[in-house]
Formats: sequence, structure tokens, C-alpha cells
Amino acid sequence: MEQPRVTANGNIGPIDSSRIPRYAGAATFARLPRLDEVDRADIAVVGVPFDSGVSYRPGARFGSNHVRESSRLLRPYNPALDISPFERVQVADAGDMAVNPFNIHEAIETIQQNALDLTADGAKLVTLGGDHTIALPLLRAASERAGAPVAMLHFDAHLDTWDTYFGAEYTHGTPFRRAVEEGILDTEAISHVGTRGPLYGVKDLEDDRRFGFGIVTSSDVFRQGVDEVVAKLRDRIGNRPLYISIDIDVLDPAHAPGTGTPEAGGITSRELLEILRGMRGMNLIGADVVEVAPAYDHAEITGVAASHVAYDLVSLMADQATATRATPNSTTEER
Ligand SMILES: N=C(N)NCCCC(=O)O
Ligand SMILES: [Zn+2]
Ligand SMILES: [Zn+2]
Repeated sequence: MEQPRVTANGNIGPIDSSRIPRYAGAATFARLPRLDEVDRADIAVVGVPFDSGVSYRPGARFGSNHVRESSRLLRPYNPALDISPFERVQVADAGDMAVNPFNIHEAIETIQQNALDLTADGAKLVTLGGDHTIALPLLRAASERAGAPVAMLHFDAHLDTWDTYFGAEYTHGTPFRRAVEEGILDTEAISHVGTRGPLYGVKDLEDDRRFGFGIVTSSDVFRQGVDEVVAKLRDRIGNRPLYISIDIDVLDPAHAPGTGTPEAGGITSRELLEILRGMRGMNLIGADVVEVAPAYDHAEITGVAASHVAYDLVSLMADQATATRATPNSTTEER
């Protein structure tokens, strides 16, 4: 069925929610067109329904579609950044990668290859997980496209720089140690934000520091405040190609109950969104939002938080893509 869409500047936007009720029809992220409904995309939102790397509660394989379902209420204008991202550039939902749940090595290869394919024409990816294992192949693809190791901002309750679990190297607790070992991260410019909670031992922190990570803990965000944190992070990253990986468990379980390894004392969704908005103008090349596990969610609390985070990531990318262009000529009303 033909759907009325909000379109501007030649970009095909979301289904018009003033004419087709938000709750009708199959979900795509923000009711955007599927990638196969548009010529090409400047920004593709893609799902990776994979959770074979988890150490505790399973279920993040259902996260991608849960975030899509929870994104039906997003509107086309983002007042916090004064931008209509879907008017500025073509944004589309690229659907889900078909990832083998029984073979983690094959899954990682598939994700890396699909990410390379989706970015072959210059598109940028915002990936909806899936557990945090998927960040490793996404970072491999991002650094290959950047042609250099990339800076990373990692929002998480956890370090995810542990070595192995049950002897397994590829898990949701180990992607960033592997990434450092593989030389795909610019270790002058990598930071965790929002970490907290018990560790296995002090060696976890010593290893992490040795790899080059800076840490802004959840408590630092509370004590120093968003502006100081943003200033420090911007200073450390500069204009390097930047990948942002967001584990939704960075949020306090009150703000994101639907996740696999919850830790008390997290940041709020307001703080996360404010820190992200503070990254405006940075050289953002790719991003993911992972670890949404809908079985533990209520009233889409976690799904809505994740969908708003993804929307702000898309907004930052759209802003950056058009920052040097003239203000686009808008032909639509906000809905
Ligand atoms: N990446 C996430 N969400 N969690 C890692 C937890 C690793 C552990 O079980 O110790
Ligand atoms: Zn985590
Ligand atoms: Zn994580």
C-alpha cells in the first residue's frame, strides 16, 4: 500500500503520522522508508539481532525490532539540535543482518562484511543490536572505511575490555580488548563513559588503563556535570574519526530495565542525551546502540530510551553531513 510520507529536499522521510496512525503497519526505525524503497541512503539504520555473546540474561537478539517498535512516536524535528535530520539527508532502515546464532566466528565475519557493503557508497551506519559482541566487527568495518584506527566513545556500565569468558575470546564483555589488540582503535582517543559497579579485581582497571582508555565514571558524570564531561571528551577526541558505541546499560536500571547485565547507580537518559548533543560537530563516522533485551523491559521504557538515543545519533550525523551546505529548503510542516 502506498504510504504518504514527509518529504523534503528530495529526501524521502517517515510515514506521515498525521494521516496514517503511528501504531499502524510494520515498524521501521522512526517510520522511515526501508533501504529498498529509496535509491540510496546517506545514513542507514541497521539491525543486528544477535545475542550469542552474552554472559548473563539472554534476549538482546530481540532488541533491534523492539527499538523499531519503540520508535513510532519520534517526530521529524529535533529541537535540541534545531535540525530535521530526515529532511537534511536520506535516512533509511536497512533491515536486519542475517547472522548465524550458532557460530560466533561466522557471525562476526558476516557483520563486518555487511557493514562494509552498506557503507561502500559512503553511507554511515547507526546499528541497533544485538549484544555488545557486535561492536568489534562494526569497528573493524569503520576503521577500514576511515583508513585509520578510530577514536571511540564507549557508553557503558562495563569496561568490556575483559580477556575471555570460559576461554572464549569473542563475547559481549571482551570486544574492546580485541579491538585494541587488532590495532583498529586510536588509543590516544578512547574513553568509557558511565562505568560503575563491581569488577573481578583491580587488574581490570590496570589492564584497561594500559590499553589507553580514559574513564568518565557514572559518578564523575554526577559530580562534574555534563558540561565539564563534554569539554574533556571533546578535548581528548579532537577532529579524529569517531565511533560511538552505546550499551543501553549505561543508563540506570530505572531508565533502562530491559537489558542483560544491569548495574545500579547509572546515568539518566537526560544525561546521556545531553552528553551526545555535546558531541555536535565532531567527526562521527558510525555508531551503535546495543544490549536492549525486551523480555526485561516494561512499557517500552528501554526501547524508547534507545530509540531517542539512536535518533540523536542520526541527528548528529545529519547535522555534520550538511554543516557546510546552505540551509535546506524545507517544504514540509513538522508533524
Ligand atoms: N557488555 C555487557 N553488557 N556486559 C558485560 C558483562 C560481562 C560480565 O558478565 O562480567
Ligand atoms: Zn554493559
Ligand atoms: Zn557493553
